[in-house]
Formats: sequence, structure tokens, C-alpha cells
Amino acid sequence: MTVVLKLGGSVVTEKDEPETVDRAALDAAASAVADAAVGNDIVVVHGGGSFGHHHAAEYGVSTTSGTRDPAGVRAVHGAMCRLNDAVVDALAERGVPAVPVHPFSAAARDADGVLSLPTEQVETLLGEGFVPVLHGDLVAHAGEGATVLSGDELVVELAPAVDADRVGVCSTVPGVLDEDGDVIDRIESFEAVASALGGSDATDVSGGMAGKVRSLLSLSSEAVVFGPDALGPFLAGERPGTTIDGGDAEVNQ
Ligand SMILES: Nc1ncnc2c1ncn2[C@@H]1O[C@H](COP(=O)(O)OP(=O)(O)OP(=O)(O)O)[C@@H](O)[C@H]1O
Ligand SMILES: C=C(C)CCOP(=O)(O)O
Repeated sequence: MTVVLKLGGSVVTEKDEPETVDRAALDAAASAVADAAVGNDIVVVHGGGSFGHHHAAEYGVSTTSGTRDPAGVRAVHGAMCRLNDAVVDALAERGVPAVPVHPFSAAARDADGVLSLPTEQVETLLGEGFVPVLHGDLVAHAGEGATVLSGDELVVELAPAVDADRVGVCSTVPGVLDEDGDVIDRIESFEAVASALGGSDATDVSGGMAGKVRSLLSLSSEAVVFGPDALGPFLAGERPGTTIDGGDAEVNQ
């Protein structure tokens, strides 16, 4: 049983305070991962929160609009590495064999924005008993300089590469909410829920919940979106929150 888990940046950081870890939330998430029944057969991805999004907004970078300013690249990537250190440390302190993997060093987008992300190192690390910890980052982008690579995009690339049995995306909300604020049980197409989907309450350059749902629909296996309280139950095998089922993913492109 292999699990790909994204910890939202909005969960593990104080999203409105630049470069501030939410210590209690990160510790709770790391403890849940350490206690997971699946053991070490897990790939962790984390988002940007107040580390990546703050700097990305300052330099005007998004997933489609890039920067050629090397200082901007260093600022965003450097901040994400600092958050990655904090996440890896929190996991390591609890006995998880966590190791960092930095997407900026390996991935690229072509002029059409198509992402290529080598995953052999992740597969090999997992097979050797490590827990790879990747993060939203910048990525070299032909014709744009460098653009943002969201953790949700990483999840979509990694899940088939490691043959994930379960994909979980932990955010601050208990699931994807409908227009009345109720958790939507299952999403199979973007159009069916588009009117309820917004960006993020906080600074977010990768599209908030709308970007997340769109990304996860391109996965041909199911993904589950849930809140911090449901992380333990998800890792114990439950399916809390919203299940996003891309089905025939091609149709949703
Ligand atoms: N219909 C909706 N249901 C749930 N959340 C929504 C909806 N529309 C907009 N949102 C916003 O989307 C946010 C979640 O997306 P966001 O990208 O901020 O989360 P994250 O992935 O946890 O963080 P990060 O992008 O930093 O990794 C929620 O906090 C909420 O503000
Ligand atoms: C802003 C940066 C650099 C990473 C974005 O990743 P996300 O928070 O998963 O969308």
C-alpha cells in the first residue's frame, strides 16, 4: 500500500504571516504521518503557504506567468527549501525516515507549459525505505523564465509514478465546499462544481481550491481532499472529505 499525501501550505504555515511555520499544525501532521499504519510507504508533498506564495506574489510569478529575475528565483526557491527543512525535521524528530527532494533541481516545463518531472529518484528512495518529502517550487519554463510548480501538480505526477493506492490532499477546509458551505461528497467534473470554487482566502498564486480541483481531476485515480482533523482517519484508511474522481482523465483536460 503506497500513499501520496500533500500537506497544504495553508495547513503547516500561518498563511498570512510571511515565512511563519504553524508549529502546532505541523507537529500534529508529522505525528499523524509517524503513526500511519502504512508505515514508511508514503511520499509527502507540501505546499507553499506563507513561504512560497508570499515571495511568488512579490515577484509576480504564477504557474503560467514567469520571472527571469534570478533574485526572484532564489527568493521563492530558498523560502520553499526553508519550509521543506522544517517539514523534514518535524517528521525526522518523530522517527520518520524523511529526506528532502527539491523539484526545481530536476523538473522543467516546455513552451506549451507541459511539465516533465523525473520521478526515478522518488521511486528508488521509496523502495530503499526512505520517505521522500517534495514541495511546491519554481520550475524552469521555456519562454517564461521560471514559473510556480504547485504541490498539487506534483501529486498528479507522483501518484502514477509510485503506483499510489491512495492519494490524500490535506488542506484547511474539511473538503471542497458547495455554495451552501457543505462538503461535496464526490466530484467527477469541473463544470458541475465550478460555480462554488474560488481561489484562496490567503495569498495564493496557484489557484486555491479551483486550481486544486482542476489538477486532481487530471489524475486517473481517486484523490481525497480533507481537513487537518481528518489526516489521522485518512491515513487509517478512511475516506473523509471530498473524493475527486477524474475517471477518464483525458475527458477533463
Ligand atoms: N468551494 C471551496 N471549497 C473549499 N475551499 C475553497 C472553496 N473555494 C475557495 N476555497 C479556498 O481554497 C483554500 C484552499 O486552497 P489553498 O490553495 O489555499 O490550500 P492549500 O493547498 O492547503 O495551501 P497551499 O496552496 O499553500 O499549499 C481554502 O482555504 C479556501 O479559502
Ligand atoms: C508558491 C510556491 C512556490 C509553491 C506553490 O505550491 P502550492 O502551495 O502547493 O500551490
